[in-house]
This record gives sequence, structure tokens and C-alpha cells, in this order.
Amino acid sequence: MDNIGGDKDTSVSNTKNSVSSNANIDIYSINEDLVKTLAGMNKIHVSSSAFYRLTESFQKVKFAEDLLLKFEHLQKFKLKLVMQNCKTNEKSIAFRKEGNENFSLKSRNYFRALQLYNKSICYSLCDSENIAIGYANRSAVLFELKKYQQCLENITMARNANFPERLMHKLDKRENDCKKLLSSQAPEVEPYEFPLSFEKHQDVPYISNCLAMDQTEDEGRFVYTKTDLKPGDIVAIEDPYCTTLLPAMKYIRCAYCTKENCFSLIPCNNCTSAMFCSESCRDKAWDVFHKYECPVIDFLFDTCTKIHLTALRTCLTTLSLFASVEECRAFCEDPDNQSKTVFDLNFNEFTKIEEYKAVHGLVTNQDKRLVNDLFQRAVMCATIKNILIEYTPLKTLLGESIENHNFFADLLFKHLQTASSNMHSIDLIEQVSETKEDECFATGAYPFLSLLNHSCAPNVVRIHRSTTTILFVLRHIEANEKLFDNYGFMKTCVLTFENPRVVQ
Ligand SMILES: C[S@@+](CC[C@H](N)C(=O)[O-])C[C@H]1O[C@@H](n2cnc3c(N)ncnc32)[C@H](O)[C@@H]1O
Repeated sequence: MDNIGGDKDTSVSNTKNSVSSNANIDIYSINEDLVKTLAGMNKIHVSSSAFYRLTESFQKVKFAEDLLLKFEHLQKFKLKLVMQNCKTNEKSIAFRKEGNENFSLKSRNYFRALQLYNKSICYSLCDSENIAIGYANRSAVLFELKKYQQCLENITMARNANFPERLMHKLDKRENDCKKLLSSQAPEVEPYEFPLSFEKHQDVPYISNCLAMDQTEDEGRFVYTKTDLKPGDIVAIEDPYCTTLLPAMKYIRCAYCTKENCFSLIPCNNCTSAMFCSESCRDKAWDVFHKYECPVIDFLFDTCTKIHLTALRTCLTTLSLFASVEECRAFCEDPDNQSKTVFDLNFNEFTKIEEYKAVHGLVTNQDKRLVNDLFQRAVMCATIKNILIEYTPLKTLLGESIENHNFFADLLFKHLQTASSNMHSIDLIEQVSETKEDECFATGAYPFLSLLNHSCAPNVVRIHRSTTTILFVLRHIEANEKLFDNYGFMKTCVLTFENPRVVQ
């Protein structure tokens, strides 16, 4: 048996794409500290054996949590929570000034100016004129960018947010100029719609009827074609079950729908790290996940990677679908719901709950993972769970029931594994560099696309239109051949060169 320290760290930290602004306090360091403490006490072997013997996921998470509490390793994270960025008008004004410098004739860095005005809006106290001035400044940038419709929308937003009377004449003038110019502007071109190249599949309406699924002992489930395919064919168009906006995009895109909307974002009323493209997105985000993420958002963004964020978002989205945690638990623990795929779903009465069956059935590779990999995930799971329960309404949601707490640990532990084996990055269309994976703005859970196996010479490619993923055929594929995706540079390295037992 290997041990929880590992000979070398072959697990998630090798492929980490940490979003941390402070490399010393990312979530992996909590595991490293704990392993060092155990090694210093000569307890690695005994702890590894004890951890290995635990059969249930929640027991593994509890084991890790007990150690974290015993050695007080959660303290530095809790300290970081105290340093959550609060709204202050001073910072709001400072970011606006920085935005003005970027907007100036000398710089003309309009995109950066928009980001900084958004940041200024997000940092402003809710009842302050800084929000209105932020919207008005955004309208000035949009005027220069000839985006007159969005410019007018921002002028209205500024007025509704009590724009100061002393500056109103500037806004009036911009509004008049804008209206004149708008009437002479050509309408925007509608984007091209990509249709499936074949009839819809009889069971799964968003894939082509030529596709089917099978499985082998070695490769698990895979997708193959029943007819010849040619380059350019579109064989699937899938929308995600849920998405997670990456922290770098927080002042550019909506935290709920992830659309690029830096022209009209509105702030979260509580935190300084989430913006939304409408009140509707803000309300939906609050109900589904943001009420739990908001109080600890800077901890999540500064210390977690996209794998942890995606895993947590998948859990919170799923919990929000059910009237109670008990109902969600019964659904997730139903033996019938353990290995479903999109081919098993009922698309005639399609709901998010029905869709979740195929997300719940994604491969975890738990039986192939080394002890150090599982221990590390248990530590991550325990850390996130502990902090969410202490600082967010998750405590109220789970209540006193030990079964509910164990269920949440099970669910998060599961998705910390499915996220790394199945999660898809959602990229901008432009591929900047073949080896640079991170030109992505969000991640998503796509239950059909997650059935595609990896090849370094793939025969299909995923192209994103917003969060919708279109699967194109890259080269000729003969009937009965498998479809292969390319998981990306980092995952390929892990899959190919690392210990084969650690299949990400
Ligand atoms: C996104 S899932 C693909 C579907 C998966 N085979 C299943 O049964 O659900 C990724 C996992 O599939 C397996 N896998 C992917 N590509 C593979 C390949 N070329 N050969 C063998 N297994 C592969 C690995 O376990 C990997 O972690």
C-alpha cells in the first residue's frame, strides 16, 4: 500500500491551475502542512493504513477533518476569511480613478477601463453615488466604442441609481448625442446557428442519431459512430448542467450565466467579487449557489482551483433542485442512480433533476486513485465543508442531522473526483497557444461530452459558443470507430506519463 504522503505528488496538485493570488496560501498547502506534521511525528504509515481501511467517503473526509482540527491546520484559512474584501467607497473611488487613467486620451485602454469601472461599482457601498458614477463612466467608454444602445442603457442605470445632480448635464449631453448616432447605426448581425449534421438521436435530442455508447473493461464507457463521418460534421450540441465562472473573469462576465457582459454588469449587494448581467441572474445565482459562496468568496477564489470551485458548484446546484436535503440525499443514494448516462435519461419529461442523474453517474476513478490522491481530496473536502458550515447558511441547510452532514461530505468528495476526470473548460474561440490550457473563462459539467475518451490525436474537437459546446468532426471517421477528444495538455501529461493508477 502506498501512503498519504506519496513518493511524489502525482495527484491533483501537479495539474493544479491555482487561481491563488498568494501562492503560499493555496488549498494544497493545507494538505502539505498536514502531511509534514504527520511525518514529523512518524505517523505517516499508521495514518495511511487507518485512512485506507475506511470504506465510506464521509469517513475519509471525517478522518481528514479530525486531523485538521487536532493540529489546528484550518487556522490560517480562517485568518484569510477575516481578510475578506469589504465594500468601501475609498477603494471604489481609487478603482474609478484607475479606470479614468485607462480611459484617458493618452491610454485609450477601453477594455481595462471597463473592468476597473466594474470593480469600482462592485466595491462601492450600496447606497453610494459611486455606483451611479461607475455606470455613467461606463457609458462614456461605450460611447467611444460606438456601442450606443448599451451606452443608453448605462445612462438609464446611472439615473436610476441616483446619479448626482451636479454632474447631470454631462449625462444629458451624452444621451442626446447617443440617440442621434444610434438612429444612423446599422442593426447588429445575428450570429450563425450551427445545426446537427444528422437527424437527432432518438434518445438524446442534442446528439446525432449516428452516435452510440459502449464500454470495455480497459476504457470504461466510450462513444462511437454507426456511420462514416467527414470533417466538419457536427455530431453534438450540448449545454452544460452547471457552469462556474473563473475568478479572473469576475469583472468581465456574469457570475450566473457567464456571458461576457462587461457593459452592463450590476454588483452583488454583499461581496466585491461577483457581478451579474441582470437582476434576474443575480436572484437566480443567490438562490442556487451564491448565498453559500458569497460570505467566503475571497477564500474560495484566492485558495481554490477550478476543480474545487466546479465540484462545489455542482453540489450546490444539485442541492438547490430539491425541496430538502433529505430528498436530495434519497435521490443520490438511490442504487438506480449510480451509473446513469445521458442515454438513460427521459428527455420527454426532462428536468434538471433528470439531467443530474447523468452528472451523478460520471466516472470518479476512485478505485484507481492512490491513497495520497484520495487523502489530499479528503483534506480539500474537509476544509471547504468546514469553512462553509462555519461561515455560510449551509449550516442551516444541513441542520443538526449527522446523515445530512455525511451526505454533503460524500457529495463533495464525489464531485472533487468527477470534476477532475470530467470537467470541461469553456474557452474563447481563439486558441492562443496549443500548450497553454488556460484561455478559458469558465468550467462546465457536460454529461454527454464526458463520455468521450482521450486521444493525443483526437478525431473530434469541442468549440464553444458561449457555454454551448458544439462537437465537430476533425477528420474522416469510419463506421464503428470511436470518437476521441483531446483533454488538453496538462491532463494529457497526467494521463500519459504519470502513474497509470492516477487517472485524472
Ligand atoms: C471524461 S471520462 C471518459 C468516459 C469514461 N471512460 C467513462 O467510463 O465514463 C475520462 C476517464 O475515462 C478514462 N479514459 C479516458 N481516455 C481513455 C483512454 N484513451 N484509454 C483508457 N481510458 C480512458 C479515464 O478513466 C478517464 O479518467
